[in-house]
Amino acid sequence: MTLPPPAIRLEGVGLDFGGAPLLRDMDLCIEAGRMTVLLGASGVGKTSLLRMIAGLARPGRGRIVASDGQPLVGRIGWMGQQDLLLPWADVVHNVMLGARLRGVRPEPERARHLLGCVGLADRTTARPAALSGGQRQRVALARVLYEDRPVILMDEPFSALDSITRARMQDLAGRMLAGRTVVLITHDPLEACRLADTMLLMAGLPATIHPLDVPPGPVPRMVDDPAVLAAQAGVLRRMLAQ
Ligand SMILES: Nc1ncnc2c1ncn2[C@@H]1O[C@H](COP(=O)(O)OP(=O)(O)OP(=O)(O)O)[C@@H](O)[C@H]1O
Repeated sequence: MTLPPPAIRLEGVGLDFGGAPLLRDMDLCIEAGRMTVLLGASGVGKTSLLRMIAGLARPGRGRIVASDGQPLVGRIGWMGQQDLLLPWADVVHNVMLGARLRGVRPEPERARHLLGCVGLADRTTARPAALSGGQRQRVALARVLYEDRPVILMDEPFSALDSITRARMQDLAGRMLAGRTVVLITHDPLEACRLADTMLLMAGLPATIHPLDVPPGPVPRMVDDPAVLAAQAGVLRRMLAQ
């Protein structure tokens, strides 16, 4: 990373679909170098918000800017529910895909190092079809880390995984993404309470943002931490009350 991770400011952001406002006059500051977790009912607009931050969609009104005044373009990594690995490329070449697409010299040693960090040192020559869902998501995480972007946007990246693999991925992501500006969308209150420095609930139409209490302690928090479990129950209550 060349510049330190920026905060991201949404200023008066509005978005309409089919003539109805999904977001209206939304102001929000996403903290620099911290993990912000976004929760909310299906269809409230979480992915639309993330896509606008990523520059994949334009706000109908308002603007989204980095706190350092520099463009966000080229500083964002994306990780979604689908790993989008190329089936014909082996694991190490999937990790270096971005370099290949940009015409930049790939760095296989760095890719292998990152695969070691995510626990796949012995699978570098495997094809995606030979991997489990959890292993594939670890490759996707290594690919995001290879890109070394200061801002990482994650749209339900672990939701398709079984609960044990999901807990392991949360540990890994919490450790490996520390210090970056991360926005994570999840429907899982436990995941939110384990990973969030800041927790936000998106609700209503047009949607508004409500901060939620975060349990104490550094990320990733333990799955059986009583404060995490109590916060999880509180988050679920808030979501049920929406
Ligand atoms: N390109 C589009 N054109 C029209 N409507 C859209 C478009 N993208 C999203 N929508 C609508 O906007 C609303 C919010 O969608 P969005 O995917 O942002 O919600 P979400 O909170 O991420 O939902 P989920 O949790 O189910 O993924 C939905 O009603 C959806 O149908």
